[in-house]
Amino acid sequence: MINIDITKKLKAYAGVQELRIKKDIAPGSIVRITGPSGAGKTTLLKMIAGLVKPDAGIIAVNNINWFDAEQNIDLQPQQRMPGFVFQDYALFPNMTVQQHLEYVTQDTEWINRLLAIGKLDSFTTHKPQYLSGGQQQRLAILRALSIKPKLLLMDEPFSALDVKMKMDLIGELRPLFKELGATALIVSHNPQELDGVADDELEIN
Ligand SMILES: Nc1ncnc2c1ncn2[C@@H]1O[C@H](COP(=O)(O)OP(=O)(O)OP(=O)(O)O)[C@@H](O)[C@H]1O
Repeated sequence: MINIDITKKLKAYAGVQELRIKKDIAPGSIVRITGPSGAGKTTLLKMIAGLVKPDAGIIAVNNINWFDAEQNIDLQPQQRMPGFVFQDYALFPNMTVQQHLEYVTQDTEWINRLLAIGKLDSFTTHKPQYLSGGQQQRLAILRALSIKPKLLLMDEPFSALDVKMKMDLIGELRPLFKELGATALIVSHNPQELDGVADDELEIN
């Protein structure tokens, strides 16, 4: 179970806006996070990952406090280790597809399986610069999965994919999440994108 009860003052266009989030998330669920641009969706994912600090409140994962303002607990990102798909991919310009995954895991069987799922098996020697936007995005997803995370934080992870590629990939990811016992929080701009896939919803206003 993931318990989130936090507040954070955001630097907003019209001054300061307060982001308040209170949500309990069941283990193994797929949660679609929606809300207008600038509402704080990315900031929420970063607060869960330990990359941005909330002003107040608690983030607990399986009864372990990852963040607790009152008790001054704030686990390092390396101690939390979620799989994170950044909105801008955050790939390494000098690493090939294969190296991106080998940097994280030595499990070649797992790497090969991921490459097949992301349809990148014929691009293993390519650096990001020589990949299409959709291929780069799929690499970002595969890299997040390479650590076999129990928690996946995905920021608009399908935005650069065509409809067929997106549907194929979602169809493959769903059973994979189950197999890993992973909980996935997925920010999505497209309201229909995860219909029939998401088990839960978090709307940020
Ligand atoms: N570390 C931070 N501290 C305070 N404010 C922040 C921080 N990071 C971002 N912000 C502000 O929070 C607001 C929300 O940003 P965020 O990227 O979380 O929105 P979003 O909902 O993901 O938007 P989009 O859908 O456009 O990607 C912005 O106004 C931004 O300037």
